[in-house]
Amino acid sequence: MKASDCKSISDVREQIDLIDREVVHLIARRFEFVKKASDFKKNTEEVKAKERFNAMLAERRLWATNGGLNADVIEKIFKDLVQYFIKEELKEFENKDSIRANL
Ligand SMILES: C=C(O[C@@H]1C=C(C(=O)O)C=C[C@H]1O)C(=O)O
Repeated sequence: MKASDCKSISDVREQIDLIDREVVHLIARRFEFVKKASDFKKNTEEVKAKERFNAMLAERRLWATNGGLNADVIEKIFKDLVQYFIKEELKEFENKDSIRANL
């Protein structure tokens, strides 16, 4: 449904809820890839991948601007999200590391 097809506020909210549910589902799917990334890393610096982190934020700023969104706001969302994921990836990496150490 397009925004212009909405006939009431409940139509609007129904679509917003659907979209947000998809967004959360996509974030959960993204999380699976982030955890997998730890398989290809040798140390915690590689897990944090500062260069990739900065390059990603710059790219998402461009995507935001191209989509008519505020680049600072979108960057902040991704910064918070990726910082959360880095913590989770570090946990994943350390778990695998301790399994490797006990082999
Ligand atoms: C997934 C990676 O590891 C970390 C998490 C990232 C993310 O959530 O997109 C990006 C870079 C790293 O900070 C990666 O190196 O690609």
